[in-house]
Amino acid sequence: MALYDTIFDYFATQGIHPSDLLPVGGAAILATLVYRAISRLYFHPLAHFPGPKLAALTGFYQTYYDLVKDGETVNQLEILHKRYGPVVRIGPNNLHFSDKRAFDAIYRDLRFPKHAWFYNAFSIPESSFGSSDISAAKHNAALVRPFFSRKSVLALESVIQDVVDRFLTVLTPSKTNSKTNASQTQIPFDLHRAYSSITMEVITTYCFAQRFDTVEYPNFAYPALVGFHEGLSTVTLMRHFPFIQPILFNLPSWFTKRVAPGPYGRVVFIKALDDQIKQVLKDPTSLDGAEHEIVYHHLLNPKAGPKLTPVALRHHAMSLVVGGTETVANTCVVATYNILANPNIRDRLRRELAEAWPEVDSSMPLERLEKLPYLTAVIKEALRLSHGVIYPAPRIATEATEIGGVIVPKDTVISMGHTFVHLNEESFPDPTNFDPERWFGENTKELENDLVPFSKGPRACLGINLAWAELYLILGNVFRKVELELVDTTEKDMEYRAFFTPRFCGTPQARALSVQGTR
Ligand code: HEM
Repeated sequence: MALYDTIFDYFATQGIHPSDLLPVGGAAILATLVYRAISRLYFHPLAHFPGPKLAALTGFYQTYYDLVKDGETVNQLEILHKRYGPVVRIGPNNLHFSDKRAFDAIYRDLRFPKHAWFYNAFSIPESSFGSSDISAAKHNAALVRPFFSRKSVLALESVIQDVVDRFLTVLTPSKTNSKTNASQTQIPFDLHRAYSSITMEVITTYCFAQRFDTVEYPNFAYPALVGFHEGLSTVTLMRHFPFIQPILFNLPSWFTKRVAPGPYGRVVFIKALDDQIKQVLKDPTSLDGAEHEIVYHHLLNPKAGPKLTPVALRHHAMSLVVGGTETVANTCVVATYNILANPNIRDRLRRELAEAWPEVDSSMPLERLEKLPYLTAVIKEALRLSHGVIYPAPRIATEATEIGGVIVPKDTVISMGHTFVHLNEESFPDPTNFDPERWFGENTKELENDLVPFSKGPRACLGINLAWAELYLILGNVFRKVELELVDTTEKDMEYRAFFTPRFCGTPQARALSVQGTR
């Protein structure tokens, strides 16, 4: 205040009113903008890279496609690569690549951290997913990795199978008692919601031994699930306008409850996770009574290093729920749509399952499902066409380096979306066609190298073993035991927008005509 008064007094003694300074201020701002524009266009280390001038001038180019065009970014990137070639400047300091060889160079390199600006919007910086700092990320990942090893997943296979069984029971008319259950009258249900209710319940029972009864929730619309799904676009908004983050997180819960039931459901869900965290911190021996090993056995293991704070534990918990729900569910939706839309694929899959699993009432272990070649090919194809994470995940080139045949200057933000690998015509002819046969050719090993839904390198998916197990158990059980048909669903509904994970443009729906072999 004192400084302001002094300046104000000085101008007053000179006979200058503050409003007289407005043109000068305006001119200074304009000059700065012009200077910045010229330097970005002509003198920036990326000035010689091709791309739209507007993208070179301002990050709002991406904001426009993310927000105003509602997740059209990846489609726009395709257009840009067709126009400008395999390396495009998509922001003042950002390069995007489309040559599949660039993917390994970007994501396998141990030197390149995640871009904090992008990942901070998820508000879980103390988890392995959210950490940008390389050594923090390494430490955080090491804490949870053993819990998602193949051995751990096999040890907890029954946890996944149990959720799948509960889902099948819900689809079985005679076995349900919920008033609003979709299957009682065989009315159509939302495939994405149904599958995400399974995948969320798998994560919460596997990681925390906590049941939220998402699969039993009417119409599979468990509020937190809806909240997380709606939250995908909020994350994008918070990324471009980070000042919104503290405002949204500090809204009183009565207000959220009233105006936004989805986000409120999320708040209630997080509170349940927090309560468990409080409990295990207050009394670590309570872990001894857990139904099975849970993630806090690993996170609170005294040998793992300094004790984690409640906030860090919450970030870990959230990252697992967020990382493991949409991704597996989307893959199941893509698989289900394409299997049902192609009777040849559906019949061949059902034949393979029936031959390997003649007694439908008996259980089928994961390790036997994994040996079924056609089911495996169907899952690979579904992973390829659901992409995992669809938004190009940005990394920072901390040193000048060669990528895709060009030298990328130090500190450039580099990325390459999975669609550019998965829809590459050289690897996958007729790339948008769902064709499990392509996984039986002689070049399968090469093709597997081009299947990158889990990304690659040091920041690749930590939940890959759990994800594969879920996909085998969910799709194996559903297509052995349930006769499904699509309802009012076309390819148009399966188009998607890029909100980190893909978000379908329509609402793919199905109806269960019959269910057998439920317990
Ligand atoms: C089909 C299923 C899945 C797909 C396609 C998938 C894909 C991915 C991808 C692409 C990344 C890297 C993201 C980035 O670079 O920003 C990732 C990271 C991660 N995923 Fe998954 N995911 C799947 C399932 C799961 C499951 C079930 C879990 C639960 C444990 C999980 C937990 C994580 C975690 C914790 C990370 C962060 C790894 C790190 O940076 O340290 N994911 N996932």
